[in-house]
Amino acid sequence: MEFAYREAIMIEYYCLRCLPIVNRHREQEQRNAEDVLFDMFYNEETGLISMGKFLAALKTTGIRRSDPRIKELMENLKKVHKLSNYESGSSAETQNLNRETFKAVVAQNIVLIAKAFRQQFVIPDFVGFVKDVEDIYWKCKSNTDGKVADYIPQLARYSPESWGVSICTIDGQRYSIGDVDIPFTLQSCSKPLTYAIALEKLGPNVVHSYVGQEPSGRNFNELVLDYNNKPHNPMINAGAILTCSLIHALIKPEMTMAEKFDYVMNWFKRLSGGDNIGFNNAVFLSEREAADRNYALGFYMRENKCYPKRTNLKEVMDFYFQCCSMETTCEAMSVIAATLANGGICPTTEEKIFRPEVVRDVLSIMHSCGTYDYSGQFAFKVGLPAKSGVSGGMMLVIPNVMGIFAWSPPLDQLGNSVRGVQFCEELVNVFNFHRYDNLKHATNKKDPRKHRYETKGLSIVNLLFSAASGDVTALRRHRLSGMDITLADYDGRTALHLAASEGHLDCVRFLLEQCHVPHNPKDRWGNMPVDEAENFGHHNIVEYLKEWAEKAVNNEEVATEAVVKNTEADEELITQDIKTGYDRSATASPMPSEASSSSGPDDHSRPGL
Ligand SMILES: NC(=O)CC[C@H](N)C(=O)O
Repeated sequence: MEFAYREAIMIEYYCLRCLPIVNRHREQEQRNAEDVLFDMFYNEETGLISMGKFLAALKTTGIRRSDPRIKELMENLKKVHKLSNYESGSSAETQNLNRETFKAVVAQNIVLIAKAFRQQFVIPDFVGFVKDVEDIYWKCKSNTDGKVADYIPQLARYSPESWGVSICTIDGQRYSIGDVDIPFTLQSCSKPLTYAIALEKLGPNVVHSYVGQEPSGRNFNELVLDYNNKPHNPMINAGAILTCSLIHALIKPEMTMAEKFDYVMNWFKRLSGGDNIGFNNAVFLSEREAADRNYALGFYMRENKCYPKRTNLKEVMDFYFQCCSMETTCEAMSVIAATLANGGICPTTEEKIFRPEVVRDVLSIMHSCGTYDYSGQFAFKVGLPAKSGVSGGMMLVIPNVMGIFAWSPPLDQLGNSVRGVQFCEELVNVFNFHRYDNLKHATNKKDPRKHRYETKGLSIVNLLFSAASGDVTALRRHRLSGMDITLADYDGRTALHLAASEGHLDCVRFLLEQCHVPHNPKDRWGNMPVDEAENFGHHNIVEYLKEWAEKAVNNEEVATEAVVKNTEADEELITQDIKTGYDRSATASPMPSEASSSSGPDDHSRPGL
């Protein structure tokens, strides 16, 4: 009850405070987002915008020209280029456009583009983030440990030098470095995907009546079942063969083998946003030839009645080898990983592929069983769901943030890509991506994400609320948590303003004596705390503040006017308000002046109110 009341007051306080700002925003922003973008990039001399420059700036936010979400923009550019017979030398993507043409060209994709330039993606400073990733990439490249798998000749032929990393965030920001276009077979990285299909279609109860959820603590192809006579989990060979039998016998029993192959490949393609998923027939044939252990597992499970009725084991085994032999690239796999990071919705196509509950289950098993016998250590050191494969792939999912795929063929003793594991470990040393990194207090790691509910925004509301209601204990807590007590809201109102105007002498004293906040900040109307106390008739506070000011002058401690900090987080709340009841004109808040500015993660651009 108390909480609801307090929330209500906070909301009312904020709404009242924000209302004029929101209105002003709307009045001032009759110009739409397209105009603001044009103003950001156009050349004052020619009055034209260089599309080359514009697209380059868009790329710094992580949006590529090939992104399906800006397909219309790219097509419009081609149309305009064709129609206007542009001067030779300029291509569709480098032509210069006037304001009206530019607006027409970008209009269909303006929501995404505006989001990009307002730094509203999950990784706002994408340039800064990928710079660190690049450093980690080069560090891992020099690691020459490990041995390329050679149980079949097609894998043995891969170069130990190959090393690529691709990233796709849940907002579809893309980055790739190294050998990201060389095709390789999925191998065990197909296991979480077939498991997800089974979960999506059958639900966890059915699936887990056939396969467990425990790490086996044994080799990935160990001839062993759990105490229920089930394979331990879907990430090891026995469990994956069993998952294939579920798709085969329970989900699509009526399909021919060829149709089942197409069925699974189609899922993989959709997960990758329509990217190129191929099939390597030579690998498939070799896998089938060199599969004594896998056949042994298959028969052992049949002996133990692990499969659903009507299972054709020979077909199931072929189906399993086919799934392992699907061919892909780092690039495509990073989108698949991002789809898992995004609760089953592909970030580039925005197609819903799996239900969020399915993805949660898949990630849970990846977390505990995804890297063979290294799973326990990986969960400890990296603290993120991952899946490795014998071809050198390492799929890493940072839930609600991004998917990463690292590929390098040399494997360690346990069968994980040496560079892949190193990359994951280095990554969480730099960024606070480990599941149990504390996001609020751990300061030794970088946090590149934008948090949807920025704690800073809420804490200033809390801080001001505490001061206004005379809660010294709460103020003390804010101070203990390391918060900047001099923070001001959009109107330049500080905790001291509010404590003074509400007549809370104990708060005023605490703020000045313990927190050493400046005694004379001016709000946007030029009022200082002492003026507030005077206006509201709190004479004891007026007296105290005047004495303090005299002392301050005498001590020459505070000579200059305090600097009032308008927090960006404050503005962010306002921007969120504006965006409620979203429409084109409502999205039209101003853009940062520099699209490519690589500010820090907390340094969100100020809307130019
Ligand atoms: N570790 C793996 O990637 C295993 C896949 C491999 N094709 C096998 O079944 O043996």
